[in-house]
Amino acid sequence: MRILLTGAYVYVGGDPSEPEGEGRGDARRLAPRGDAGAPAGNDGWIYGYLYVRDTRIAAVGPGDPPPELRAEAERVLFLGGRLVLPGLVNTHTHTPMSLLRGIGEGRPLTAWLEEEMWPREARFTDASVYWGTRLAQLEMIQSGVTTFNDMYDRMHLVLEAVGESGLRAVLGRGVIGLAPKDVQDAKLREAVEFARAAHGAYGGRVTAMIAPHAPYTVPEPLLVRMVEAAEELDLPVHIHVSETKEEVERCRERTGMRPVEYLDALGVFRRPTLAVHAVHLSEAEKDLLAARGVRVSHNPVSNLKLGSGVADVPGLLARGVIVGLGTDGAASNNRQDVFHELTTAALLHKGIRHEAEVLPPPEAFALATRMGARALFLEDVGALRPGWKADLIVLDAANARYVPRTDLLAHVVYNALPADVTHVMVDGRFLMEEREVLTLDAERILYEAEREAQRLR
Ligand SMILES: CSC[C@H]1O[C@@H](n2cnc3c(O)ncnc32)[C@H](O)[C@@H]1O
Ligand SMILES: [Zn+2]
Repeated sequence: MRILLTGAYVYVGGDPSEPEGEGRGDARRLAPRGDAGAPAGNDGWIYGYLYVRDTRIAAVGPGDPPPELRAEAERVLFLGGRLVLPGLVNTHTHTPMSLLRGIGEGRPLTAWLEEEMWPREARFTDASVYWGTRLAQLEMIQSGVTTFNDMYDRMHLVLEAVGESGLRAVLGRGVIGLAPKDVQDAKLREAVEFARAAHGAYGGRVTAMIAPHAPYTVPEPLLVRMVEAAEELDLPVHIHVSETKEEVERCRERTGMRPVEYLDALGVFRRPTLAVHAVHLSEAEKDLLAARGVRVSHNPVSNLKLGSGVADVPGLLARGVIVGLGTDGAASNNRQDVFHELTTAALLHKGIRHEAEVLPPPEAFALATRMGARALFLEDVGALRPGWKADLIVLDAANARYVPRTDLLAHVVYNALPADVTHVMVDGRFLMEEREVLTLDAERILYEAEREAQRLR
């Protein structure tokens, strides 16, 4: 499909930490200061058009589109001053857990997992995963997420739902190895078979990772075998690490090392790795993550809600670590809303550091978009650049929270709400238009998810 979006403020900034010419954004070239119709003080924005040919962005520019693009376009959408932004990237979640939203409130991680989540997840059926993942994917589309990274079991059902929703996804069969050897073997086999089936599915919209749950739930021999499997399949590893103080203490008692040191000693970081949480790190561990090129999913709301702590994101970024934003599952968040993570992260680190300059809007927004995509090892996703994947969202800024137009990106970072999102596009295809989700049956999902959640209670 050839779609021309016109009359919009288009954010062409990218990841300020990325080298020039990559995902950094070509705002300077497209919009020399004060030259492109965007209000003063709005670097990174142009007032103009964006043209999509098939699955990719073909052109972005200020002012009116060239007549040849108008002639070629099958659809022209005049956006009347709405904002066009790269779609948001959710770097870590467990989509089926949306059925457990509101369960186990007020418990810390270990009790929450062992007494609230795991006993209920043991009663999950195919129907639970089927409706739970659809509920989460619906919420993500409605809040402007275009890519998510999921770790769970029965992942073939999540993959099927991704086929239907049209979202971009990175998927891994989560493996908890606190089980007899034959069960561990079966889970490993399943993780490998799933990764083979999922990687590259739906025209490359899905990629796979190998996902051992955590250093404290996967015995050492199984963890080593999972890393070997990742090597054989040439896939990255996705693992929870150093979420709580208790996890660090137990790891030290068991292995003599802190979790990041332990994973490094096992050779996990020889594979490209996404470390989820990374809340309790020593300075040496932060250096180690940077040296090994390990990427981090920062999940501020889940970490706050479970009372786990706050990751030192500014410290990681200063070392050059690539960081994305994740919601974690809806039972610990309780939303699947990356705008909420973005606002929380942008405020939280200023408060923790007592420094107002920390995580300014361009950097914070990059965590939710381009840097998040890099955290998931996605190359041409997360910024609005010609030749890159056409994954974008449109925000209606005709409301009080965006006035006056002094600093549009600051308004997005601190003020945007899911309800502002009017359109969501992935791979050049609209998943939502004027807030109507086109790929999923929203009404049916709400009904069936409620029914399935009641059955589990
Ligand atoms: C089988 S993989 C999914 C597994 O992860 C559990 N989980 C959800 N949130 C967290 C978290 O914050 N830390 C550790 N584990 C988590 C979930 O309950 C599933 O069993
Ligand atoms: Zn998690």
